[in-house]
Amino acid sequence: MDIKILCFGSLDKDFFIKSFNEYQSRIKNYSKFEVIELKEEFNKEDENNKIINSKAILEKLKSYSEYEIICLNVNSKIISSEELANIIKTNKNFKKAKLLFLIGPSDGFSKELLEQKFTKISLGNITLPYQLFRIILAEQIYRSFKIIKNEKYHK
Ligand SMILES: C[S@@+](CC[C@H](N)C(=O)[O-])C[C@H]1O[C@@H](n2cnc3c(N)ncnc32)[C@H](O)[C@@H]1O
Repeated sequence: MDIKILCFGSLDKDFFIKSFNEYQSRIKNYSKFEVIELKEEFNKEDENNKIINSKAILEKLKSYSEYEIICLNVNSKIISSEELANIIKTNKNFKKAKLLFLIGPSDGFSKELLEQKFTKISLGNITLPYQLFRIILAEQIYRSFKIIKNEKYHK
């Protein structure tokens, strides 16, 4: 498989970097894995930020048209770890599968982006800061592979 995370900014704390690297190296036992970082634009108004940053996402996604896009959005359907594993497992060709997970900027996504035909999921009814969320998503992707392979890890 080929899994990418498209997100904003870079991890700037040593403990975030170490945690992410740990899950990244574990995921690489199961799949190609890459993080693509966009530069977040900040303006005065949240609504403008959503529009500008979401446009940057949509522009970037033009280079990844063969990927199934999974948009992580707090207010979308909350899914379990097993359901995430199922999304990964049933992704079109599985071994040749290409999946791109999208983490939004600080102000979230624009209406235009949320209207795209992406799979939209939430990992819970709490809003996590995007650096921390990147680590949690990586852990859940790793957990998904353990569930798919029926390997000991998840409880
Ligand atoms: C700081 S949050 C954005 C908060 C913004 N107010 C919103 O409502 O989307 C940054 C990004 O982290 C991701 N995120 C944070 N918590 C999440 C959760 N519980 N489920 C899914 N995605 C989450 C989303 O991709 C979100 O766009």
